Amino acid sequence: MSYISVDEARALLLARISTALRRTDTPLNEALGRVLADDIQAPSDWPPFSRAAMDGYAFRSANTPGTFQVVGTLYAGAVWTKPLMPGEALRIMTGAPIPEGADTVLEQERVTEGPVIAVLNQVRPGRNIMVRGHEYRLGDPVIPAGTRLGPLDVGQLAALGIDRVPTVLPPRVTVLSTGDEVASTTVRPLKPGQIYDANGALLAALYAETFGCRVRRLHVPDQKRRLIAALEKVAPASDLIITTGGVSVGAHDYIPTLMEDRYQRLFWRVDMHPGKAAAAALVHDGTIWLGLSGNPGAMLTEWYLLVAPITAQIAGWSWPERRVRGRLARPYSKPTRETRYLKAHFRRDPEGLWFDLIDNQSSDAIRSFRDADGLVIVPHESPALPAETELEALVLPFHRSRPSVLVETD
Ligand SMILES: Nc1nc2c(c(=O)[nH]1)N[C@H]1C(S)=C(S)[C@@H](COP(=O)(O)OP(=O)(O)OC[C@H]3O[C@@H](n4cnc5c(N)ncnc54)[C@H](O)[C@@H]3O)O[C@H]1N2
Ligand code: MOO
Repeated sequence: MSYISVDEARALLLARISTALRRTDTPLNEALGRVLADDIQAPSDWPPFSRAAMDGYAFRSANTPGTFQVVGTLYAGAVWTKPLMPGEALRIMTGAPIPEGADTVLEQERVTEGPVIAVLNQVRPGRNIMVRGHEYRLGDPVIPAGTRLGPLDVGQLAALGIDRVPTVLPPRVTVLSTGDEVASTTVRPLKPGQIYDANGALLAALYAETFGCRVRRLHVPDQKRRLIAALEKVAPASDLIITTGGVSVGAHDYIPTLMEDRYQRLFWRVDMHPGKAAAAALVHDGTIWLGLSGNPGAMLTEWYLLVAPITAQIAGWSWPERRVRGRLARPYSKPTRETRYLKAHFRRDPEGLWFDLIDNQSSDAIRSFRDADGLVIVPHESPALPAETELEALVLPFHRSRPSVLVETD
């Protein structure tokens, strides 16, 4: 049985993705989680005018100490049009523009209020003034292209009055959960032999969390003609079609041959365990079809190693794969044919980073992934490994399931 490496499989997929990003113009209130398609520059100075940082009195610092005639009151949102003369002060509220002729603001707590105020000490220029352009000058870079917009970016853009942003169209992903035994979580009770569709929900959640997009989900029974019909229906509106199940060598596992006979198969079988049955093909004019394993643990490994990086490329960013080196805390007794990706806790002590392998590595388990910090990589053709063997591991992003809030149980 021949395998291609994970790197080769990725390269075959990446080569099929157009580097020309599909761009769109997105209203700011829908931009959270989108990837910026162009650099954003400040369209004006920010703040756009120098303004009072405190409620108090604006005047000329050169005339301090001294007394000032209060000539009026300026609220935020209004403008004082006459220049202030020496010896004049303006009562000013936080956020109101500094009038011409004033260069400082003294908090109201520091003077006795009245028609004339006495300022007893020297006041430095610029006190309590938020100067025009202190954060951005017109044309300054604000957010670079390729940034996935977070809440602070959205707030920043709003501050600058940017109401629409150029973004990359999110990937259009369709998930087809295949298998006669696979049932929707609404089915109750399950018939003997049935199993709930974990993969569809898992993939939908991974896409929502990672790429901020909704996937389309369908269930397809183990009938070739039903799968073909589903593929051809969804392909025109999909960048990626992900099927789960049916990629192994069972009597119903017709996906690899269907990929070869009817579509342009890119690969079948990758040097990774779990997940070695992964397959990929092109459907019609360029939709990529990824055939992932039915076992959720294998499917997740394939998603992290192959699918997430290529989805990121479609979405306009590069997948941040983090690797660390550490040592096995205990021996690993299985000789390895394909490269293994073993779920592990990471633990640091004064001697360095240790990998504690999780006992249950079964490829149908989601729980072991939920407990893991990362995947320890055992290279192919490795013999049994003694404790303290140094290995590399992939750090799993974002999802280790641990309580993050205290829940009262009594
Ligand atoms: N003779 C051989 N048998 C198998 C081999 C092999 O090399 N020779 N490979 C094994 C490996 S490794 C895996 S992994 C599986 C891959 O099987 P498929 O990808 O073809 O998937 P299925 O057979 O359809 O399902 C496997 C397993 O997963 C359950 N499943 C399917 N879909 C879902 C879903 N949406 N949610 C939850 N669970 C699902 C399904 O009921 C099966 O139990 O093949 C081995 N066999
Ligand atoms: O695809 Mo299977 O999970 O390699 O174990």
